Amino acid sequence: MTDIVTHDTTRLALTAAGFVAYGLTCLVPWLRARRKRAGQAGAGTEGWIVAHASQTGNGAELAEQTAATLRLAGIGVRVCELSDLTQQVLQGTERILFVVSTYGEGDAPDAGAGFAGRLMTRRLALPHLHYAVLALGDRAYTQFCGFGRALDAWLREQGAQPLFDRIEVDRSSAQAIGQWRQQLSHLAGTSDAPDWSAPAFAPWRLAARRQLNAGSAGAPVYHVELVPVEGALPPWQSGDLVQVAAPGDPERPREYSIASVPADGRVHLLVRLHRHGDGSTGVASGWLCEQAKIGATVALRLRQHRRFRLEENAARPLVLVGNGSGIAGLRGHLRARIQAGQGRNWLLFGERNALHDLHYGQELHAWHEAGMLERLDLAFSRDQPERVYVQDVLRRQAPALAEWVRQGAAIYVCGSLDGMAGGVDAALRDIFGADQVEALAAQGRYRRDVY
Ligand SMILES: Cc1cc2nc3c(=O)[nH]c(=O)nc-3n(C[C@H](O)[C@H](O)[C@H](O)COP(=O)(O)O)c2cc1C
Repeated sequence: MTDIVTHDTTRLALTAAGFVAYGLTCLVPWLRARRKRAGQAGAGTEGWIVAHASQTGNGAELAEQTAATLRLAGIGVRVCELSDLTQQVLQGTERILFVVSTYGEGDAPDAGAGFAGRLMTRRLALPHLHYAVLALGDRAYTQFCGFGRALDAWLREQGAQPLFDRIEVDRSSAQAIGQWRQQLSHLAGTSDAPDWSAPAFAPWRLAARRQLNAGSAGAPVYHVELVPVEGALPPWQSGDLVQVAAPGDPERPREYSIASVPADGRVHLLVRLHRHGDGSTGVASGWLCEQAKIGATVALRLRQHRRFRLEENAARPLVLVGNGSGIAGLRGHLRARIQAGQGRNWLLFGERNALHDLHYGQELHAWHEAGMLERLDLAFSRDQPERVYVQDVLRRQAPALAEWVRQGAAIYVCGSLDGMAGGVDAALRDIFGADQVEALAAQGRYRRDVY
């Protein structure tokens, strides 16, 4: 034992160096492990993500309210669109709450299509991920909450662990949303969740109504004007929607695109009268188009439709594509553009017959002649032996369209999902290639309000 007690300075130095080297050999892996642990903890304490995929904004609004509830409990939260989530984010985050709606036949809304195509077709290891799904849908569709269910199933297959069972919301059911809120409060350990109630319906007055397509082979289409019963006109932007609660079915409000801008002083809607097989009219459209008298009170509320607003596209050339009652949302944008003195607008519109179905035709032609609607291309499907649709015109105009897009144009599509929206999307993919179409969508330069 005494052997190591020495006064030989060289031996002492060597021994000390040995201890230091040994210490370092032990310390370095320990430091590395500590840094790694700290890194992992960092990913976890960075906070939660609330990811939404929403077409007309219900889901986006609920995602914001979800985040507000968590923040109130002191939890750091980031809100993003589902398609902004990458593999790295999924693998580096411990808690994600998904708020997703369903479109088409059980499909993802546009804001989730990228995620579905890019990630849900693959296998990823996500055992560290704890998640919950709020699925929005409508039981009237066969694939009720189809996309929310598919997302939940995929996450489970990747080993992710649900914080609680998926909650399915039928047509904005307050009960199901209440259940989600309760689960959040439980997770966040708070009982003072902020009020989630949507803005109340306000009384508006039916100020004017006229049929736009008298003599049409199709169902009657009405132009409807509304003003608030009391107070000033609330603000909105072109692209936004209204919800109308008809007296016959106040629990299931109907959504319509706003066809005017605040400078018009009124909310304009374009409503197609629905007729069922037995001859009866649709509850909401029958009431708005026929039963309600001029001066009647209409329960209405405005809804922001962020995905279809002009926003940063206000300065770009605009290609507007639509059919039928889809002209409503496009007219809102045209009125906003003309008010702003921006004339680089191209409208491609399709209906059945030129004689009866060019809604707002006089106005459109006047804008065209005044140079505020640079191009106006019309497709009347039944005016010639072969059927011609707006997507056919789009294909025929491919070189001009490519030039507009090269000049920075954004493309807005409004109207029916069946036939038109799919046909237009296929035409765009043929003209530009799928990658460019997806890039345009990712830049917010390809936006759709389709139903
Ligand atoms: C054209 C269209 C197709 C739809 N398809 C479905 C569907 O297949 N399954 C479903 O549950 N809901 C479907 N819905 C209902 C929406 O998911 C529901 O209205 C939801 O609340 C919309 O939320 P969002 O505003 O966040 O997109 C569809 C709605 C529209 C307009």
